[in-house]
Amino acid sequence: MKQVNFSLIATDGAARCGRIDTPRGEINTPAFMPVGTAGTVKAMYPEQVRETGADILLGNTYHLMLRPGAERVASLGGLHDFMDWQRPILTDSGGFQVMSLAKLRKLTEKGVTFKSHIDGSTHELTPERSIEIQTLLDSDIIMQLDECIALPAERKEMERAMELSIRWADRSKAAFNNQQNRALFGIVQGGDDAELRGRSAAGLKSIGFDGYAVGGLAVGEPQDVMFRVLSEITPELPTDRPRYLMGVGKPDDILGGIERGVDMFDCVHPTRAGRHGHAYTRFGVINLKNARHKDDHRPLDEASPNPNCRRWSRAYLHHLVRTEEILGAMVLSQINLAYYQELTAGARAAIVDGRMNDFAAETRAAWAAGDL
Ligand SMILES: CNc1nc2c(CCNC[C@]34C[C@H]5C[C@H](C[C@H](C5)C3)C4)c3nc(N)[nH]c(=O)c3cc2[nH]1
Repeated sequence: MKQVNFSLIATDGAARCGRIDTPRGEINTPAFMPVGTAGTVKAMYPEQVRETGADILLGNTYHLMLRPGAERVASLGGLHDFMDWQRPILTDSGGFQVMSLAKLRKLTEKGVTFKSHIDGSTHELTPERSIEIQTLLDSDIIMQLDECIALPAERKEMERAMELSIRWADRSKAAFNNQQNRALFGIVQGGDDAELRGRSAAGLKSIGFDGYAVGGLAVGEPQDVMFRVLSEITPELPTDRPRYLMGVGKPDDILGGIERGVDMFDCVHPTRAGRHGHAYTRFGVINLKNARHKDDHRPLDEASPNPNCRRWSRAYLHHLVRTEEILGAMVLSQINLAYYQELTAGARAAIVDGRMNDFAAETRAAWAAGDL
């Protein structure tokens, strides 16, 4: 009996509020999933990540398969015990990273071979091996191996990568072997072409997946192109399965994605921006590196539910950032992840109350008013 199940709780227009039940706990959607790059959410203890409100985080197949190796993580009890995060983990298939990080990569019908950017060793990633690695990591939600291309791209190239990804989806599903204790998601490709996207969604639906990711976006296209593709494709995805927009995004990308029927998001942005001195607040993003903060005794946001937004002056946060103190990365990572969780929690409540439009308008107005 499948132990990962999605329940749709409420809808408001195209926006949805739901819950994914898994053997390791529930995931309330819309959900933002913090990124645990190589078995750690940078600068955060796992319990701190949980305290921000995160129900699930991302592991990193590409890094872990190279170092310390999937078999070693498995022999150490799997990724949950390895990093002591006992709630759900989603892992990507590794292909996106191979195409962006690895050297001397060769893509064939079989899969992709590449040299490790760490020690130059040669590796092969196929749909079958990616399923095996994610299973060895004991991930709760795993992704098919796909080919994600950058935009803009020629239609022929988008079509080729989309069709390959469907064949790889089929092989991934077969290799998954109907495991009941984790979910397998397919990934819709097709670039910015509605017809290709439609064919990809149809192909994946006929294979049948526990969830459907929208890939091939946040790869250089303008936000309005991403939103158009989402508006076209989410209506073609099953309503009783989660939709996951991969690699997105900034708060206004996430709000727009929720309005267009997306349930799950992941992005390195909140933690990476935090390490670079950018703080996300209800009033938008504030660059604490800027010298204008050096005498500002005001807290970041005295009305924030997050104590870390009230505890220190902007002058102090500016000092931490300027001196590159480790505490700066810690505090701003926590502030940004907590803000992303406030945003998705607010959306969930608004959808249940049928006031998503008001919530979106109020949220955007506060960003625009930005008293930063
Ligand atoms: C940013 N834009 C964007 N991302 C994308 C990703 C990766 C999602 N994040 C997972 C990831 C990626 C890296 C960094 C962290 C940890 C780990 C390695 C897993 C998040 C994607 N992944 C796959 N399999 N397919 C895509 O089309 C795709 C498109 C994206 N567009």
